[in-house]
Amino acid sequence: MSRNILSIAGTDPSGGAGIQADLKTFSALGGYGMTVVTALVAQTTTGVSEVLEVPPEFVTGQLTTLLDDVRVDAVKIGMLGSTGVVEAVARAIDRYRLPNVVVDPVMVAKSGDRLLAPEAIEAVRSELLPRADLVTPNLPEAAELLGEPPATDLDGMRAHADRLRKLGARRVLLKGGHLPGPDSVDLLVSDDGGTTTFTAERVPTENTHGTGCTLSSAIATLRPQRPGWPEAVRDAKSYITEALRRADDLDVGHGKGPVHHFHAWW
Ligand SMILES: Nc1ncnc2c1ncn2[C@@H]1O[C@H](COP(=O)(O)OP(=O)(O)OP(=O)(O)O)[C@@H](O)[C@H]1O
Ligand SMILES: Cc1ncc(COP(=O)(O)O)c(N)n1
Repeated sequence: MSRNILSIAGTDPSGGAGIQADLKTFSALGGYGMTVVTALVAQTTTGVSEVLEVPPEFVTGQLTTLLDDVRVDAVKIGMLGSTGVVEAVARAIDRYRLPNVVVDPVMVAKSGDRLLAPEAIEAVRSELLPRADLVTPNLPEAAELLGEPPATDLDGMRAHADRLRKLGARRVLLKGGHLPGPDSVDLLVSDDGGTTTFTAERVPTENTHGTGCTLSSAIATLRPQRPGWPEAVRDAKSYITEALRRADDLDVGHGKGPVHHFHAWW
């Protein structure tokens, strides 16, 4: 049986992040990919120049049109942009009882440009986290959601992940890509409070555009194909690490380029 995976996110014309990265990841890992667009973003490897938000009513229109027809096996939620869109997505999760909801709480692009209005952080905290089967913040995003300074080591990451679970997220994968060191370590706190770390050697590349989008999409795609969340995270981590290792094979733009989503194919 095919697995239908839905991305609810913004766009990236350069193809390395957002909806485009999500579709590539779904496809590379054996999912049938579908999309609901929340924002049109004029961006490339060097940064964001303009954002055109999709009105919340039209996000709802896309969701109901799709979900009245198609069974969804997992959902990846990325850039939402505004409070209204966060609320529209939360309503759809409830109405359609969407399974395997992975929330990547995208706030700021690697280039430093904001992708979520500051006043929408409260809606992500109160409307989205309690509906997430897994939330995948990086260190600054976890800090924003908690109103605390970013974690600086593994103990701090564990404390932040625990607190995010207390805000209602069923599971938390706190990504350590922003910490220095020879390894890039992510920490999963499961629904029973147990923790697992996932460690990969840090890849010496500048081409890291869309790593967060790719990891969360890989987890969503693999979850229905694996016995549990830790197995899905483990294999998604291997996928993003190999995509980073092969990123320099691509030749896309003048800034932080994309990772190689199809490293297993070409
Ligand atoms: N240079 C690297 N080498 C190996 N793994 C990395 C590297 N950079 C990031 N990762 C891994 O990539 C995944 C995404 O982590 P990161 O912390 O970069 O997320 P992010 O900041 O949300 O990404 P994005 O900037 O796309 O939003 C994590 O599994 C992280 O450990
Ligand atoms: C539409 C969209 N969603 C998410 C990101 C974050 O990815 P990155 O921080 O790697 O640029 C992005 N740049 N664009």
